[in-house]
Amino acid sequence: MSAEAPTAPEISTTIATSDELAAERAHLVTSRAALKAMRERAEQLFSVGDQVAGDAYTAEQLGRQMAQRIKELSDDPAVPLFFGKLTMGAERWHIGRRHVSDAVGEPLVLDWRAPMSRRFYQASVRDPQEVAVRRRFGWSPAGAGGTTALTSFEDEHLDSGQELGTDSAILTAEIERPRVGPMRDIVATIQPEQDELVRADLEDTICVQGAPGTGKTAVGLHRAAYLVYLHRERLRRSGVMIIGPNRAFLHYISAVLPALGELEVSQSTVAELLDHLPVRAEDGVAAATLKHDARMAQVLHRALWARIARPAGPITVSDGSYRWRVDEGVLRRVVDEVRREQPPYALGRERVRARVVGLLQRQSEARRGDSPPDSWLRKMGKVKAVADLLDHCWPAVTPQQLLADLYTDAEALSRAADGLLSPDEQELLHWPKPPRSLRTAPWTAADAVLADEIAGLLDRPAGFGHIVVDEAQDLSPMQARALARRSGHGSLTILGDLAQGTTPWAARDWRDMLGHLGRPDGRIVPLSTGFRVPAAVVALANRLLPALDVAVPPARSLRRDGSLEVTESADVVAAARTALTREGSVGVIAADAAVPDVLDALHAAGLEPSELDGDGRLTVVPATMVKGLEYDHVIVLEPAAIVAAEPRGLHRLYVALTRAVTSLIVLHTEPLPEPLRV
Ligand SMILES: Nc1ncnc2c1ncn2[C@@H]1O[C@H](COP(=O)(O)OP(=O)(O)OP(=O)(O)O)[C@@H](O)[C@H]1O
Repeated sequence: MSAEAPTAPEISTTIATSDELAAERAHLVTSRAALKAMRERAEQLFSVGDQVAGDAYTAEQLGRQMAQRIKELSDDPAVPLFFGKLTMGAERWHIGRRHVSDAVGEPLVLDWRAPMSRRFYQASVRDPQEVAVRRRFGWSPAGAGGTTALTSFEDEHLDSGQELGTDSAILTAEIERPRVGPMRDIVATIQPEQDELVRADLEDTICVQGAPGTGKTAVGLHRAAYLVYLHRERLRRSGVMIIGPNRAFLHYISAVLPALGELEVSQSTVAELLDHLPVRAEDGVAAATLKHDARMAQVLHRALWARIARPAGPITVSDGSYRWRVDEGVLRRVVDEVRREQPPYALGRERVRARVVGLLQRQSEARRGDSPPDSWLRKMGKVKAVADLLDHCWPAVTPQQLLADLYTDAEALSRAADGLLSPDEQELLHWPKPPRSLRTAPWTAADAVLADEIAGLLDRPAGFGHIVVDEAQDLSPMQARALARRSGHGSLTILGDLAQGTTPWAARDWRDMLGHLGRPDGRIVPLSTGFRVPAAVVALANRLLPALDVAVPPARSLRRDGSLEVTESADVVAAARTALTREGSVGVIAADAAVPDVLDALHAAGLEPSELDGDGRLTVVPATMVKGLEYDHVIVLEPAAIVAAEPRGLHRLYVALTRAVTSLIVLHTEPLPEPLRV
């Protein structure tokens, strides 16, 4: 974190005396030396470990863990080693991003996730938790050499009734600092309501509803880091997954967890996770909406289980000079029994095979008087009579095959969809002509979600210990089910804002979404303090809320400093040029179709705009890609065009208007959308 030297807050705080500041700097020097020593010890162990590890696997595991440990112990001079301090009676605890201890194991810096550190975030005058003084440190922004210096501190004497809360100058400086580059961690200034969520138990599924900029993404990422710290071994095995809306967003947040020392958390979009087929076509809105509807889960379940048929006759199997026979009635009982057990479909097929082989085995044992070897059992499982039986009564099927059959065979679809989908809806699913091959079929993105549902009926997918889902309001019921399947016995952190839902299937109610995510009792928690969007800009965006048809609590912005300008002009070049004279990043948000022209105009003016994912100061962002991102200065072009571009265009505009950290300029030549007119 870098923060400017704090200005004096209204509530009196201890003025940093030069002696005290010198003592804190000395502690920093000691801590840095101790961290270096820890790293050297780890490196030494690493080289010794090379020689003592037993087998190759253990050596590799050990090597990986040690290399990871050394990385965790690296000291980035651009990142403050500690940001806070607690005085509790005679004890002093510095709080930082990682644990540092001296040669005899005495802690010099506590990891922000350690139980003791919780008091740094939670102690208050009303509930001081034995904390007499909470100190926050101010650091200079990392300069040219990438080094940050300890410049100041700010104390709250909780023991004499002083509490700054969100009036902390250091918090204010952190919130107001210019944003360039990827998202940064907020460990130094996590607020009590956020901390409650970050430290929720691993077993807890929580769903955070928060207006734009209330720190949902930040909370989700810090919760992941917290859980990995507390349950390292367990979560290393099962894994933690962060799901975001698109690659640009994942790129934007990608630096946060590594900065917190966590390198092993995976990130993915839903589409990347459900990569079952080559997407070659696009559905119309009606077909896509239908495919994302929860009813499809029932249709697919029926279609799959309708493949199971009753055995139509006995089987006989030649085995050397013997012939074994299993009657039709017995076979029927086997199939019925397995069916009643409701295993995953593919497992059911293997169960039927194993039971039929078991019946053959019993006959062989009765005749031969001893148990056949395993190789005999394997052979019997594959003999033609058994294979034919399985292919008839429990046929193997792939997700693609089942879907293609439903899309081409109107009768099969009508049986599976009976009472669930209307004839018109069934027609929406129908392929007019059968594809030449499954590989070249006109698969759509929604088909990948359906294929995943089928894959989940065939076999249980491997799950994660914890999943963080950002922008969850945009998930369809079918996508939510895909995540539910992958969270197995684990838990979820669900982050979103119903007002920012832009997909045709966007959630209108969190309880419904929790149901689809398999956690109907998950805790729904609001976050209401906005850290990004200046109050004047929030006020403008809030005018859209009544038209968005969702019940969400309004946000309270912490930022009084920003500016808002609504101008009748199309001169994006002039607006961008002015914005670039100020400090921080500039984002130009336009309807997707207008982006090429905007880029051309800015290029022609020599302003060197970058497209999304670029690292320049000026970025042109299509409106459909801006979710979750933020820029110091935002220029929103032609709101009416953004609204007109899609059915939930007003929601999209709400997202676009809430990306600004410092200033928002709205440029328009067409009339503004009705709710924005004065
Ligand atoms: N406690 C905090 N201290 C300092 N900055 C914070 C704090 N909480 C959030 N922020 C900052 O506020 C900005 C918005 O946070 P974040 O992106 O997590 O919000 P969000 O609720 O996910 O927003 P959106 O709904 O628009 O995606 C970020 O720059 C983040 O670093």
